[in-house]
Amino acid sequence: MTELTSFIAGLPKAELHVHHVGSASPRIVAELAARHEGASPVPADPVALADYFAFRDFAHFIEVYLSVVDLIRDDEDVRVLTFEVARELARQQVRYAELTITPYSSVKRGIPAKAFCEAIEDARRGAAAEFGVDLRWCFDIPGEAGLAAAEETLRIALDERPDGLISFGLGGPEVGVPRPQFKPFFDQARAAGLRSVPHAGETTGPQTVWDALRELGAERIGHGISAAQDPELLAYLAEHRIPLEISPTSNVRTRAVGSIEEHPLVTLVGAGVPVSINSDDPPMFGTTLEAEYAVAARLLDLDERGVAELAKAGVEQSFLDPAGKSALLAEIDAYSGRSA
Ligand SMILES: O=c1[nH]cnc2c1ncn2[C@@H]1O[C@H](CO)[C@@H](O)[C@H]1O
Repeated sequence: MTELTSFIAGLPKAELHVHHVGSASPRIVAELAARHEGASPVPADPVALADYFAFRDFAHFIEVYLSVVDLIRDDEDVRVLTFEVARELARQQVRYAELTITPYSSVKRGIPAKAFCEAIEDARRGAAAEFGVDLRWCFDIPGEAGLAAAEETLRIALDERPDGLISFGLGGPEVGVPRPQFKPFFDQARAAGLRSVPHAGETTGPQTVWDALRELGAERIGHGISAAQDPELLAYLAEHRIPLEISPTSNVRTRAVGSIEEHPLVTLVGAGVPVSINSDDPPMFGTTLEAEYAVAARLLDLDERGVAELAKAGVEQSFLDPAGKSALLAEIDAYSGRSA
């Protein structure tokens, strides 16, 4: 381990963009597969699983993602998955995480919404007590499932309203899934006090990011990397302080970006756009949050101080309450002061 990687490992962090099912480690995938009978294309063996997680393109990634979603059959699976994801976050010194959860996919597969929400809330309480990690939920619409999914996701969010729910999102493919059609659902979610955090500009151009801002009232953008192609958009994001949730390895693994060297992070930061560093679907992309910080440090040529600033930016851009933010920012300062 280099000095910087060990600094990153100990650094208290916030994680703002990480998907629930996409965080299932090989051990959890094997455990889920073993819990139920039935054929699944998802291999339980870690080496075969790594091969299974080699994606030809974004559409293939979504197909594989949904095959892992299929492994989650009942509320106990949801409880185990969520609690184990929290364990891994805590191991990486994540103190606060906004986990993107897709209740629609599980409800459609037969888990009642109420039982689903109780399971994630049980895990949230357990994770706080056992690991000291504070979890919040972003309920996202799986874009490929269209307006029916939007309606159902909104209904679950508003009817169940689990304590940890803070935001409303939109994931999945962007090609053929225009953002503006989801405006009425985001309007209602925002009117009910949920924050707006759609994915946009991951696999399509800057117009999708404009749509997310103008039509969906986006307060942060998932990925948003194609903003780098539009100077006017970069200026807008910088001026209005709209952060982008960046996950460099994800973008390479889904082939949204050709290589890490071609990742637009440097352009985005150079334009003054606020960014946070996140892991997205870490085991599927063969990464961790720590590894993403190391990649960002390399791309942006950061030292310990710069990495600590990046961690603080994540906290500031989060939807944590002011007291929680101050405490976590102070913890980062204390850590980086000690390590300097
Ligand atoms: O990087 C990503 N971009 C978009 N959606 C993603 C990503 N990672 C996981 N999902 C998930 O894909 C599912 C199907 O729409 C959703 O559950 C979404 O949360």
